[in-house]
Amino acid sequence: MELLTPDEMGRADAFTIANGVPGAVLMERAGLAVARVAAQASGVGSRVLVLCGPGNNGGDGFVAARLLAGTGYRVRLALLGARDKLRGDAAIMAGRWDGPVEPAAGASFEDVDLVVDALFGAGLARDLDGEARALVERVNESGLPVLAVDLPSGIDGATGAVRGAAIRARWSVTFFRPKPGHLLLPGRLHGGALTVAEIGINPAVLDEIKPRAFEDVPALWERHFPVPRTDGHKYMRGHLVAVSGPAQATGATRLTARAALRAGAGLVTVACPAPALPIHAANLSAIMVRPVDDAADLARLLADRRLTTLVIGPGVGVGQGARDRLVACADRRLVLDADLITSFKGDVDTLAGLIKGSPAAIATPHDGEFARLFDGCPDILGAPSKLERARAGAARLGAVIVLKGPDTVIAAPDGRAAIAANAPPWLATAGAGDVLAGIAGGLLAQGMPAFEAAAGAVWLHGEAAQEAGPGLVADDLVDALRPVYRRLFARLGAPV
Ligand SMILES: NC(=O)C1=CN([C@@H]2O[C@H](COP(=O)(O)OP(=O)(O)OC[C@H]3O[C@@H](n4cnc5c(N)ncnc54)[C@H](OP(=O)(O)O)[C@@H]3O)[C@@H](O)[C@H]2O)[C@@H](O)CC1
Ligand SMILES: [K+]
Repeated sequence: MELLTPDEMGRADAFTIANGVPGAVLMERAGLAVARVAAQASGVGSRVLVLCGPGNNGGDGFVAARLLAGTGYRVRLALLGARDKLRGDAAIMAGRWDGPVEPAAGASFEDVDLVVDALFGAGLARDLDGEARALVERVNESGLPVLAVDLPSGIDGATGAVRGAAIRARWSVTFFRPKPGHLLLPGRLHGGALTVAEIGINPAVLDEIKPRAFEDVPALWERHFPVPRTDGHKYMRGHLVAVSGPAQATGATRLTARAALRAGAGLVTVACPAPALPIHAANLSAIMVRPVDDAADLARLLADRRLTTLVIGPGVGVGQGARDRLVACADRRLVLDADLITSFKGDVDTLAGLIKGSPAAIATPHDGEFARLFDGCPDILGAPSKLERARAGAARLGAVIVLKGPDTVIAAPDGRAAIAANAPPWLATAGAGDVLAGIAGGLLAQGMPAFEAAAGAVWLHGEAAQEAGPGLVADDLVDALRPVYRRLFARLGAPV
């Protein structure tokens, strides 16, 4: 589940080579992995065009071409650049290829069943232009199925960005560990189905590299996941308060509160202005309701220290009222969302100062809220990727940031980060964010550390959306958590 940037992957290769595995051996295994996926994609006898670039990505292509040709595929190979400019392992592999080498520039796509894209991988150093870009565009226009070696050529492995132009692949094979660019958009959309192949890199290298980015999967946070105990009771699982907006804006808070309870919080209270109380009361049963008209009321409610966790933001309204309410609850475990984030537009340092005493704080902005919060911080908004933006934002805020979207990034102030890739497109629906804030709050209330709670909540949210399926509305997510929990608890060895 670790993700390695291309630089880190280069260190992994170098470490393995220094420990006695020749680079050419790694390249043979990489080419073999590519040939295997090509064979699954296209039957024996089909016509394969392998496009090789000027570096080691091209070297992998030479290997795959040789192995496919040797097992009954009709292979043509086209090279971008001059054969006598190939160096190192790539030159060795070109020497082992005894078929013809066509110039890639004019290569014909007629009578081709599968294209293997071995043009550029980890060594992509700048935007594609000229001949390389024209070739990539021709491949995409051909509509042929493409298998990308390591990364779709033109995708930046560290950021997922398109550098000038990028191959649209149906399959990708990468080596040892995925790269951030396989999960971040638009890279993920260019990569198709991803295979991660073992090529003999020694996993001990991870102790040297100490990767700081991960895919958001249960292995990342399950050690901290709060599984209910047979001898436990609700008071051991935390009491969460969802802070509600006025009578005309109560739905968001109910979604949050229900999600928090479903996620396992022991008790949930909705704190709302008095006129909103009958509306909440008429629509809630297991969730308590308390009148809280202003920040002073909230402070009085929170005199009870058993109220450990607050979710504040959904429906709460933008402005001083929201800011004052935060002051009243800033020493608790916190999920900050929506209007609360917008209430600190361009004022992140004030927010950071307020929540400094919180034992665990998570902010869950979407891109627009993130841009408002960090308005005036060009170093953060201009960071080279969504991963780096979230990391820089978390460091500045001193809290975990969940930067939402189809490739949600969860980042901690200490630099750890996770990227989620399990959200289906139908999760982008009104109220889904309120549910996410509630799940995160429910996990925080049960004592989960902030980074793990945030990553767990994002994963559960995506799984629940898959469980509910197309046509999902936010209310469905809360119910869909049940089968997701059943599967997760079974995996964790808990009674189900
Ligand atoms: N290391 C190992 O042992 C193993 C590595 N493996 C494989 O190696 C791949 C990494 O190989 P790599 O480092 O040689 O980089 P690669 O992606 O081939 O590109 C570099 C070449 O492209 C050129 N170039 C760059 N940008 C360009 C642009 N915009 N437009 C035009 N040209 C551009 C660049 O030229 P230059 O910048 O020097 O002018 C250079 O010639 C990795 O993805 C994996 O597939 C596996 O076999 C496992 C073992
Ligand atoms: K490639």
